[in-house]
This record gives sequence, structure tokens and C-alpha cells, in this order.
Amino acid sequence: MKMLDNFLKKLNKPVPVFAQTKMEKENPTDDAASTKPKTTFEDVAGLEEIKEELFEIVDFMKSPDKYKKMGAKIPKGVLFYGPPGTGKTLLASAVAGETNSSFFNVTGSEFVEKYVGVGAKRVRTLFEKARKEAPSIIFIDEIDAIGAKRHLESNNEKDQTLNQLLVEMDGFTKDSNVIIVGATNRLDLLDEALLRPGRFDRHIHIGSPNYHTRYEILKVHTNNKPIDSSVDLEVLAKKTHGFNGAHLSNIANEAAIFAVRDKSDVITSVHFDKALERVIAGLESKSSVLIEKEKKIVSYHEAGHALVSNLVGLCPIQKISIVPRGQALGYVLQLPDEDRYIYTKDELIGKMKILLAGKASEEIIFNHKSTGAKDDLKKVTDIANQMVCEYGMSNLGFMTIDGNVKSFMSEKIQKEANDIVQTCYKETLELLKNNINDLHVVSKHLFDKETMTHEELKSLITKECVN
Ligand SMILES: Nc1ncnc2c1ncn2[C@@H]1O[C@H](COP(=O)(O)OP(=O)(O)OP(=O)(O)O)[C@@H](O)[C@H]1O
Ligand SMILES: [Zn+2]
Repeated sequence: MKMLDNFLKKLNKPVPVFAQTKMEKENPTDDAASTKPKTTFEDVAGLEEIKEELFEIVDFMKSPDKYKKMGAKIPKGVLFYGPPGTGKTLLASAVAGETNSSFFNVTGSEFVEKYVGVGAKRVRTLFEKARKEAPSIIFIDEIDAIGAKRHLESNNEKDQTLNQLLVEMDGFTKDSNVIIVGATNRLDLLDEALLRPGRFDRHIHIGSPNYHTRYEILKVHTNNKPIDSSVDLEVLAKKTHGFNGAHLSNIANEAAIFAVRDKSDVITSVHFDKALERVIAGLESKSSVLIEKEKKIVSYHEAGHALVSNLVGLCPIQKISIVPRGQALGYVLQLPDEDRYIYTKDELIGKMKILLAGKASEEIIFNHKSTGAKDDLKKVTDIANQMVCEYGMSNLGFMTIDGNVKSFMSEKIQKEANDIVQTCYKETLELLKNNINDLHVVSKHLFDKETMTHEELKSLITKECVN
């Protein structure tokens, strides 16, 4: 579902953050200054599994001897990846706070942008300091600025800086007690050398917050503020679909500013509403009404996929979500077909129906065609073309069509493939119309809860599905 790309891009743009974390970045790399953050895991809302994973590192830093005695490998580098504003910096500073470590907060671009020829030297200085002040956490934000794949562009300065970073990481002795945390929005850009065992070998994905996490984040950012009983954080969490932690902390802060302006003793729901509108306006999107509408579209789109997948009985569903992830605004996770090499014609048609169901659902409910099904359509087109040209599953007969013959027959191929897709699409529309109540129920659940498991899907679809 890509139709909201622009909107989400705006949403992911950094917004001015008035309320900073307890720890502010000071004078980045010039003198590699460190701080001793007071941040703890309690300041990080939600993200329970991630915190659990980091506890191991905290424990190691607190009592390294316990691990050394057992000959356990020492973690050196952890890589956080995911969209901006989701708490990567906050988590890293919490690890430092929990272990009472010195925290070095630097940005990849600072090494390579300012002066030529100093990147490598800066890395060296940084690590020297970190060792001296150990236990230390070195946090390198935007690590892709120095760690991007080396063959993509030849940049001597960058290469030297990256090489120095690798040298420093390899040179860690058992006793150094320095952990490096890297952060990037794009794991795929990084040079493999960085990801090798003994370097950044732990990769932790930090995604956009779901409803529950948004609620927890709002709680964290309001618990030191005088909040009126009119404020319902659960409702606010529902209204802020697609927002990240930075946006939410911004809303809480803006609401406080509105309350001060009103000379009010407490922050009321009116202040929060105004704050929400202001943050949304800052994103250049029209209004919260628009956000609701788009959330509804994504809910019906994904519900369509899920329902038809259940109806055709292929690829069992693991999870359905409308929480944006990467480029996708929603997704249906299906169990992979275990080692399947052969598909029947019916199964291929079933697959196409599942793919077409998002678009079909949107058309039934909103009577529109949106750009959100672009990816789905591409996959459908591929399958239909393969059916015609590779598997002999069309009226053109049981033969493979390639090379010269293919260009010679291209019009016929197109017509055959198009017929297959059109028939599939019509049948998918029928399937959904015959199960329209289930479609409403499933998409309502998605709209409210944002994610759904296989069991929940089954329990929602009460009656026997009409095939
Ligand atoms: N899980 C969370 N709990 C509490 N606050 C959060 C959470 N996630 C984000 N925030 C708030 O959002 C702000 C921005 O988060 P942070 O700087 O850690 O994001 P980031 O992932 O490092 O973003 P970037 O990639 O843009 O550097 C934090 O100052 C914090 O107030
Ligand atoms: Zn889709």
C-alpha cells in the first residue's frame, strides 16, 4: 500500500523537538565529549522485547567477569535500524544510564563532512577517550554516512574513516568494556564488513510504534505534567496512527505550552487537541480527519487480503498489521510455503486473488481505485505472464514462449495474461461481496487494534465463509 507515501514521508520528517531527552548532545566530535546520562529503561515506553535483549548487554557491562569466566563472547557492536524518531538514541542513552557508563553521542556525517582528512583521526581519538573513560557506550547515529557499501561510490575520505572504525572495533581487547551502538534508517546500505561477527553482529529493528506503544509513550511524556481528567490518552493514541515517538513527545510538550498560554493550572483535552492539530499542520497534511480516512482505507485494503487468503485456503496468515513498516503502509504476514516447487493452476489463481483482494476491497467500499495496490499488481502481472509464457496455462497452449517468439507474440501474450487477471479480479470482487460482513468486521478490528493474529482472524469470522 504505497498511496500514502508522501504523507508518511512528511510524517517522518524530523519535527522541532522542544522536550529533549534528559541528555542533550554536547559538542559532538570535536573533542569527543562524553556525558553520564540519567536515562533508564523506564524512560523508554513499550519496546519490551528490545529492552529485554539489551538487558543482556547491560548485565555484561555491569559484571563482565561473570561472562569472562565462562569464556563467553563479548558483545562489541549493536545496530539499531528503522525509521527516524522511534527511540534509537533514547535506548542507547538508557543503556548508558543503566550501566552508569560514559556516553559518547556522535553522528556519522560529522566524521566525513567537516574537514577532509580528519575522519580517521577523529575515530581514533573517540575510541581512545572511550577506553579511558570505560565503561563507555559510543553511539554513532546515521552510521551509513561512514559505513555505506564501499563500491557504491568511491570516496577516499569515507573509506579511510570506515577502515579506521573497523580497525578500532577489531582492536578491542577483552577488558575494554566499550560497546558501540550504531543507528541507521537503512540497514541495506551498510558495508558487509561492518556487519561481520565481532563487529556489529547484533541487529535490532526498531519500528514505528503501534497503538499500545503510542499509548505508553504518551504516558511517559505526560507523567510529569499536570493533566486534567478530561484527557483520554487512549483516544489520543488512537488518533495518532502513523506518528512516531518524537511526534508524540512533541504533542505532549505543545499541549503544555498551550496550557501555559491559557494561564491554566492543568493541561486539558482542548490543549491536547490544539497540540495535535499543530503537529499535524507542521507535517503539511490537511487534518486529523484525513489521517482517519487514510487509516480506514489501509484497514479495508489489508482486511481484503487477509479475508481472501483465508477463503482460498493458501499460505496461512501469521499476522495482519496496519502499522507502517518501511515503504508499506500495512502488511499481511504469511507463513512461507515450505519448500514448494510445484504449484497447480488453481493455486496460482488463488495467489493472484489474495494479491488482488486489497484493491478489490477498496473498490467495493470506497468505489475508488488507488495507487496503494501498485506492488500487488506487479506481482499479479508476473504470475499471469509466467502462466502464459512458462507454464502453458493459457489458451495459447501447452508450450513455453521465449526469445524471438515472445516478442513476435507479445500482443497475444498480453491479451491472455490480461484475461486471466480480469477473471481473477471479478471473482475476487464476488468473493468479498459474498462475505461483506466479515470484511467490515475484520477491517473494523484492524482499524481499532492495528494488528491481528491468525487466531483473532479466525475468531472474528464467525459464520462459515461463503466460497
Ligand atoms: N519508546 C519511546 N518512549 C519514550 N519516548 C520516545 C520513544 N520513542 C521516541 N521517543 C521520543 O522521541 C524523541 C526522539 O527519539 P530518538 O531521538 O531516540 O529517535 P531516533 O530513533 O534516534 O531518531 P533519529 O533516527 O531521527 O535520530 C525522544 O526524545 C523521545 O522523547
Ligand atoms: Zn496490498
